Amino acid sequence: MLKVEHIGIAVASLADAVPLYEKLLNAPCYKTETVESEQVLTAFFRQGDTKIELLEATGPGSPIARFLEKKGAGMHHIAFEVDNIEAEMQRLAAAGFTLLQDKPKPGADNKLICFLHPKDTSGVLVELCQERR
Ligand SMILES: CC[C@@H](C(=O)O)C(=O)SCCNC(=O)CCNC(=O)[C@H](O)C(C)(C)COP(=O)(O)OP(=O)(O)OC[C@H]1O[C@@H](n2cnc3c(N)ncnc32)[C@H](O)[C@@H]1OP(=O)(O)O
Ligand SMILES: [Co+2]
Repeated sequence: MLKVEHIGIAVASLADAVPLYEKLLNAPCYKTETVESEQVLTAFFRQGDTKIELLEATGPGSPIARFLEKKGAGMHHIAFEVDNIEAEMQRLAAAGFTLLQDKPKPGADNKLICFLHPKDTSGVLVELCQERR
């Protein structure tokens, strides 16, 4: 793992959360992007060497909609940048972690991503991400 690439935060409304985080961080949102496969609309902020990713659900089948229903708004996942996502997936599977995908899939901000089940990671949803080359 190279670094914490981003922290994902589930929000009910980006229209409310973006101005709030702009005020909190004293920095502008530099990008919004919809990721259809996850049914999410994201908004990104740079924070030093890492990023904050706000996530709003765009449909009832979104993992964010389910999370908001069960737990309410708040920290949703931590994403680690890796150099070789397939090698890291193999290493983690061999170490006994449950991968939520067989293959990396496209994420936001030009990344390939894969999630680990929170039951194996002390209740924290972990995302691996690698820059798409
Ligand atoms: C924008 C794209 C991308 C990026 O590029 O950065 C993203 O970040 S997308 C983010 C949204 N996508 C995902 O979260 C995909 C991965 N998540 C999943 O596959 C599912 O959400 C899940 C983690 C497998 C849970 O789904 P499911 O089993 O259907 O939901 P339950 O509500 O029944 O939860 C089971 C169990 O897991 C706990 N849980 C769920 N979400 C989280 C979470 N974010 N953090 C910690 N724990 C979580 C949930 O509380 C249940 O626990 P128990 O109640 O103890 O059984
Ligand atoms: Co993420």
